[in-house]
Amino acid sequence: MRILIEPSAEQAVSRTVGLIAEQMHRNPASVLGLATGGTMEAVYAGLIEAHRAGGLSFAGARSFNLDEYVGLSGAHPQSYRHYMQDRLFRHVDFPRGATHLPRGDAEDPVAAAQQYEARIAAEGPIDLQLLGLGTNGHIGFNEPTSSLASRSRVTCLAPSTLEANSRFFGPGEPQPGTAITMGIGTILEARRIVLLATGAAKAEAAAAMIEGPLSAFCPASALQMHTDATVVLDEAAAARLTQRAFYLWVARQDPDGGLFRPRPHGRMTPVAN
Ligand SMILES: O=P(O)(O)OC[C@H]1O[C@](O)(CO)[C@@H](O)[C@@H]1O
Repeated sequence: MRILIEPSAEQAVSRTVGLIAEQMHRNPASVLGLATGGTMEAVYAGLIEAHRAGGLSFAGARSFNLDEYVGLSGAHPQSYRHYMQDRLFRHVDFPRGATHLPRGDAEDPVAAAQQYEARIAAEGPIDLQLLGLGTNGHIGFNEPTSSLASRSRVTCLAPSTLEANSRFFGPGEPQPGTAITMGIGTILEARRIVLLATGAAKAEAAAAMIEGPLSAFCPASALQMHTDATVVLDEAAAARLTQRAFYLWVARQDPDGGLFRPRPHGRMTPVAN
């Protein structure tokens, strides 16, 4: 796990945009795994800016989003399809039909989740999976106690997630309590993972993900098992890391490249892969 701590949220976002742009330059036919949520809005604004400046194209790319609310069609303003159209897809040049999200309005959501998993298996692997972090440690809508080997499926949202996301719904507007999400096992099959978390509200979850035990109580801790996972944090989100100074030192030695995995007692060992 490579830990990159940036001084501000803006710099953490820029670093994340840079990692995605670098992936697209390296492989213009990349399969991208995309995320939603408040944190990602600035990332997508950065990608749009880079696209408009002429340095970034998605014309050869495909994408799979992490999740979608059950019961919402893509036209619903709170659906993640609508979010993605609005914040990214309609501003850049993905080919028609190349962007995928689970079908939230499917008659049979269980079957829709299985079909989504099969489609990822057929068109994948995902080259770069972008992730946000829930305040309770969730990734996608894999809430605490999700199996670390889980596949795409229907899940129930945790009360803390419903509370955190209620800000996106108007007064009296019904908020779905279930979603289709890629599983943790599905996410771990991506070739490369980039997780972005900013702000003090994410500090506890970030520390549990990076330094805590591998545990279904913190779904993001599963990233400890991935051989190419980069975690980008701002100072506020990094505030609870006991080895914060050491991660900064390691990043200074190797600002662009190698993979390092935190070990107990503050040692870092290059990962051979
Ligand atoms: O960026 P936010 O809004 O804090 O959300 C963090 C995570 O929570 C979700 O919004 C789901 O609740 C994810 O889509 C996102 O990755």
